Amino acid sequence: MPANNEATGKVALIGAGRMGLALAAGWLCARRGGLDSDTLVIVEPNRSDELAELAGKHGIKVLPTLTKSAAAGLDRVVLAVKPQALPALGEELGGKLPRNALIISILAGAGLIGLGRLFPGHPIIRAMPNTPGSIGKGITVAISNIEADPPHFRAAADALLKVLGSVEWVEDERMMDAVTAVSGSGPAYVFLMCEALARAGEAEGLPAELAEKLAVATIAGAGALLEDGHKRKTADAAALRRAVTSPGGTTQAALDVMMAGGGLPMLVRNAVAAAERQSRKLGSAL
Ligand SMILES: NC(=O)C1=CN([C@@H]2O[C@H](COP(=O)(O)OP(=O)(O)OC[C@H]3O[C@@H](n4cnc5c(N)ncnc54)[C@H](OP(=O)(O)O)[C@@H]3O)[C@@H](O)[C@H]2O)C=CC1
Ligand SMILES: O=C(O)[C@@H]1CCC=N1
Repeated sequence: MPANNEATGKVALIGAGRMGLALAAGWLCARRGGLDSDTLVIVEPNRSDELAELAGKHGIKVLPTLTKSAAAGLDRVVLAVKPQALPALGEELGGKLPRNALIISILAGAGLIGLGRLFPGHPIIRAMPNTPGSIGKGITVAISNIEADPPHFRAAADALLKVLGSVEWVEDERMMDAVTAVSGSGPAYVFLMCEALARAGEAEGLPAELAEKLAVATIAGAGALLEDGHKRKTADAAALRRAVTSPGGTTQAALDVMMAGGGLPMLVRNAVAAAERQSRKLGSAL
């Protein structure tokens, strides 16, 4: 059964860029999301081709700004603009939203207190999804403010966020910057690894097309194996790494390079710390 049926009321998506579009596509999928032209309105000043196609296919209204009439009766409002656009958005939406509308923000850095200043008295959920959500393979971490403590608010947010994949709830907001650095930004680290692996294959004499095919298949296959081992509790990442690494073999030669002087683990540690700091910095500017 669709997770977002009519009983749960109207939803507005504010910002239909990369993440907003992924959410809207999930909600409009009859099997996964169950929203339709009566229950979803999209607010986005820039109509990309993808947005025009999605909205056209489902007859969804796309407005450049949220009008009072579109705001009336809204039950959930999902904010998916860049953090830098939030203050102006707060002014734009101020006073238009129904008093008890649930605000769900996916903005990096934007904390519950700052969001509460922009949307006083509203139940608010801060969530951090990631781009694999566009194919239902994402993970989202979420936390609610006191006003959104009653379980029906979490259930209403869950229904929207689950179209992207699994949802984890935390109680300590300080974790959200680390979550952003690990799983929010994390797909980019893996894609960089894929690019680097393909380029390295080329440098070793492989045709570009084959090198890319090998890198993509290796990362996708390793990811699937890792997920399977994790789900069945048969092998974790370290065990799977050891299974590839024959003593005195080729993998050991490569890993020795990757581990030298702190190596890749230290680089990843520093990179994640930088992302975590940047998330806090984005939040403190709001
Ligand atoms: N991309 C990712 O991997 C992830 C992103 N996030 C968070 O999601 C949010 C969106 O990111 P992303 O989708 O990548 O960004 P995008 O820039 O792709 O999308 C944001 C969209 O919002 C539009 N917009 C700006 N102001 C308004 C407004 N007042 N009303 C309606 N729409 C507006 C933008 O238009 P314009 O271009 O004209 O400004 C743009 O199309 C960010 O806050 C980010 O931190 C969270 C998890 C993962
Ligand atoms: O780079 C960013 O700021 C956003 C948040 C997490 C992923 N993309």
